[in-house]
Amino acid sequence: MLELTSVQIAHKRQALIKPVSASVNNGEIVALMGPSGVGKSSILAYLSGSLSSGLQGLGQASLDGLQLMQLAPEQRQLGLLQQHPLLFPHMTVAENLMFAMPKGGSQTERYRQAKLHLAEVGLQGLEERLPEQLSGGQQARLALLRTLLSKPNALLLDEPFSKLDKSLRQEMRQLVKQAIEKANIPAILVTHDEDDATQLAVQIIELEALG
Ligand SMILES: Nc1ncnc2c1ncn2[C@@H]1O[C@H](COP(=O)(O)OP(=O)(O)OP(=O)(O)O)[C@@H](O)[C@H]1O
Repeated sequence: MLELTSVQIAHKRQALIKPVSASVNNGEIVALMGPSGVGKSSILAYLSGSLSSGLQGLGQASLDGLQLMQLAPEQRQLGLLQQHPLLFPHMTVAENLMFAMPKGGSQTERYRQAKLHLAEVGLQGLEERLPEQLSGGQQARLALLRTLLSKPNALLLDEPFSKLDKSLRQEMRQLVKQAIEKANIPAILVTHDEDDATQLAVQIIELEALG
């Protein structure tokens, strides 16, 4: 379970948004919505430890009982999925996946595993391509798979579908929802899209600016 307690984003010690509290159960998604610039992405950045240096995060967040803010960012085990898929451009599709897979086993066995995972999301046969040789939807599926293979304890989704066309968007929503249920981890989704929120989230939180 991921719990946020009175989380806020501040600039020069001045809080920018009303405090946000939420409990996100395993296998479920809570959506953060609100006007552009209110601080949605900054909340995810605070949770993952990558907040812009001019801003401060306030409040507590715990994941499975562990206080996130007491952990170094790399120890938080959070998976981040963004609008622009984070893939290594110089690595093939298979290499991108193998990089995220647990270490150990022979290279041949790891490659075989990577192929099986790719087939699970309909990317069979694309093992030797570079990310730039994939369509937007294929890149999105690869990025999701890569994030999940790193075995995160929670997922942070920052407008992950906004670059996709309508039918791909629908397909990715289903894939993400199923993946979160299967991995049984909590997820926070930042979106501008009402349909994303209503189709995926068990709760929608509207962020409100202060002042
Ligand atoms: N280094 C900084 N110093 C001061 N203010 C900043 C800094 N970085 C970001 N901000 C401000 O913090 C606010 C929150 O930005 P954030 O990207 O979290 O908003 P958002 O709700 O995700 O917006 P959008 O929906 O447009 O992506 C914005 O008003 C932005 O201008």
